[in-house]
Amino acid sequence: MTSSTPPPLDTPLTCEVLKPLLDQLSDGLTLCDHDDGVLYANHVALRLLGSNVIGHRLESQLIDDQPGVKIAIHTGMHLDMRELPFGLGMRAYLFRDQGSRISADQALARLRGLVEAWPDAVLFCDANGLEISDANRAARQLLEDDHHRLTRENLSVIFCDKDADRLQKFIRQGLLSRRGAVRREMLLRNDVPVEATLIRLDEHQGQLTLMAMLRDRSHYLGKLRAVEHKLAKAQSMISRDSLTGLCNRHGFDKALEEFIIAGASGREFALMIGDIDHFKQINDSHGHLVGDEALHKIGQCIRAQLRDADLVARYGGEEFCILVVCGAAMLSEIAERIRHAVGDTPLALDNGTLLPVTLSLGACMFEPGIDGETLFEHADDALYAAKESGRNRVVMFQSP
Ligand SMILES: Nc1nc2c(ncn2[C@@H]2O[C@H](COP(=O)(O)OP(=O)(O)OP(=O)(O)O)[C@@H](O)[C@H]2O)c(=O)[nH]1
Repeated sequence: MTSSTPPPLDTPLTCEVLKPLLDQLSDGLTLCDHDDGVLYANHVALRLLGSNVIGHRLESQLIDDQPGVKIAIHTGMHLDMRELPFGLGMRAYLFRDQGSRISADQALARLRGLVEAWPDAVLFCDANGLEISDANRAARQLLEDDHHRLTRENLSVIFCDKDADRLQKFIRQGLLSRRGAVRREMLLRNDVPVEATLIRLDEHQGQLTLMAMLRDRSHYLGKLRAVEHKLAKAQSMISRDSLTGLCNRHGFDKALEEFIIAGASGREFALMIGDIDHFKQINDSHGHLVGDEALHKIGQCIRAQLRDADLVARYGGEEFCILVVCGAAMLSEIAERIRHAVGDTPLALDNGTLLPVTLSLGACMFEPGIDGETLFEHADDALYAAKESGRNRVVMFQSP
């Protein structure tokens, strides 16, 4: 390298051969004099360093960042800077934008690859006509689109149309939303439940795009249903008597509260308490297991005399509480039906024995204004009277 004045760059050689060549470079290149005054900068260098770099000393255009990396004062870009051997009494410097190591095309290709491989379904559509322009692999799988018919379909037809108003509202909100995404639980046309997210993408060349992301929720909902099922089972076990399969005392107390609320709104119902007569003798003569079997069979027999809306509970021991939806005129008839069903035919035990049993019942109509405890006391008083007056009978509570 010589310290003499470098040849001007507008000689025929540099104009006709060197400059066009240097302008083809994808990196920025500057040619400087021995004092690093910029004599020439190719197109890329002008973009990276700023258009007025020629005539200035390079060091006045750059500040140090890390070793080998400079920041261009005018453009703020972070640049890799390298000196090249050049000759002709000049110094050559190569600049490369740190942030643009991949081209826009490469970036787009990467983005497309990412969307295609994304585990959630992604669809793009034109925001005006809602025509789908692109759908990734997960979208084609989720919507069972083996023949690539999804593109050109309308976005709204991929959803189940049971609730068209809700769907239209959702899409409208997606189009209007300027602050990120709108999200709803939706059902697809093939009945797959999804969490749908709509994102309005910025206008590109005057065109507004709507992006829909669909996350399959069937797995999640399946698990949720299994948990709900287990919970319901556990709940029912809490309220059920294991010996008879009927409601237990806990279940009865809850049901009574509900009957009282319905009664206050005008629903007629009654409470009966049935108690097996001389049950102790059954246990004593046949054993506890036979006693258990008898309790189970009597419980089923009582249940069979009633409708679905009625409730039978084993309240404790050999005592059954029965909530019957009926008016006063029917109460006695229903109570007698139960008494006859239990007492008229001996119980056929599993060991072949025929076991005669009878049932005493006390019954009381619900009257608006009385609470569950009072209703229970009244029915219990009537039961006591049935036992006292000889058993195997029905006694109606009479208000004093
Ligand atoms: N096998 C069996 N017996 C039970 C169960 N719960 C309570 N008992 C029995 O039921 C009997 C109830 O006897 P008591 O209260 O004297 O009444 P009862 O013999 O039916 O006489 P009355 O009700 O006056 O007609 C007792 O012997 C209890 O042990 C049970 O789950 N299984």
